[in-house]
Amino acid sequence: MQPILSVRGVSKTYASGHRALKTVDLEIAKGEIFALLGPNGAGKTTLISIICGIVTPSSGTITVDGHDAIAEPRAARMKIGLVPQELSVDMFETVLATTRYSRRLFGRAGHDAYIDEVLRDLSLWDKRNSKIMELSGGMKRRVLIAKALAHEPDILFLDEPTAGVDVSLRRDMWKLVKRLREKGTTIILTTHYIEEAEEMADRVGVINKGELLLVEDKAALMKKLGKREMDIALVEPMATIPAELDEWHLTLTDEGERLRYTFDAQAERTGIPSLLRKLGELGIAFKDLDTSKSSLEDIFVDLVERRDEEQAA
Ligand SMILES: Nc1ncnc2c1ncn2[C@@H]1O[C@H](COP(=O)(O)OP(=O)(O)OP(=O)(O)O)[C@@H](O)[C@H]1O
Repeated sequence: MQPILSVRGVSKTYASGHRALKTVDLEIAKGEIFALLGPNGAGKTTLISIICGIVTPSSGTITVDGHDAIAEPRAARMKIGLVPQELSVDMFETVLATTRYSRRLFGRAGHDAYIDEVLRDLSLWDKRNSKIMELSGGMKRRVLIAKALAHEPDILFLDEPTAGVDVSLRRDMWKLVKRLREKGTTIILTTHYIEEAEEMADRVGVINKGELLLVEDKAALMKKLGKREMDIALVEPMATIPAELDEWHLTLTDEGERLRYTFDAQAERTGIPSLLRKLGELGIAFKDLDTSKSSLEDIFVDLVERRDEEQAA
């Protein structure tokens, strides 16, 4: 993988003494969509702010397309467009003027044709002479993206792009992000929404309490999503699983009250009929069967809880 962005050993302790980021290592490939998924306060904005040169890290290095973000902050920042969470625009300006202004801030010359293209791509062209305060919430978000793209960055950061946005707008935003990627922009987004990571990302990173718990291809995560669990509620609790059941790799839960079987829902043979037959042969009676699908949400909750338990131990 040829990384366009490398984050190595980056940590952050704020002046308050709060350790917002433990040691984070992350590489982003050119042209990918990477979703950083985590609950409130996980450290997502802190990490983005460090990469964008807004917050100074306590340790570590960041390289943006070959430029060291600390030694060459301007060159590194030039490669990056940042769409912040908060609306930070002059409400009395027009869409066109504010986007051009963002371009000039980076010392880029006019090149109106590029700005026009960005506004067209974002469906803002018809509104180019409207004042920002006259726009709907969704359109205002598009203006933030236009401003972030105005200086022709290679990497676009979207901090919670759809927080507080309704479902149809969220889908619009997803389409738009995919279109930007088709044009060659590398996209890193933060989100609380697992559905959003599932829908958009090529890879997903899960962050909690300043720690990057997992970075995985979405396809690999989806494979885990294909796993299903069947819980068998037993009439009589069981102390150990009989050897005759070894081939199903069962686990005992609820202090022996339940047997859990994990199977691949997409497989031709799930192994369920043979398992139930074997239970009958062994005289193991059960009162209920319950199947559930493990989702990215389960994986996420499981990861976060496991890590919390480890830390408490
Ligand atoms: N300037 C600051 N000084 C002290 N603590 C801070 C500062 N900025 C953020 N924090 C703390 O660092 C932690 C991580 O915050 P951060 O904003 O990076 O999280 P986040 O994952 O982006 O959360 P959210 O999803 O709510 O935006 C939080 O506990 C936050 O209160």
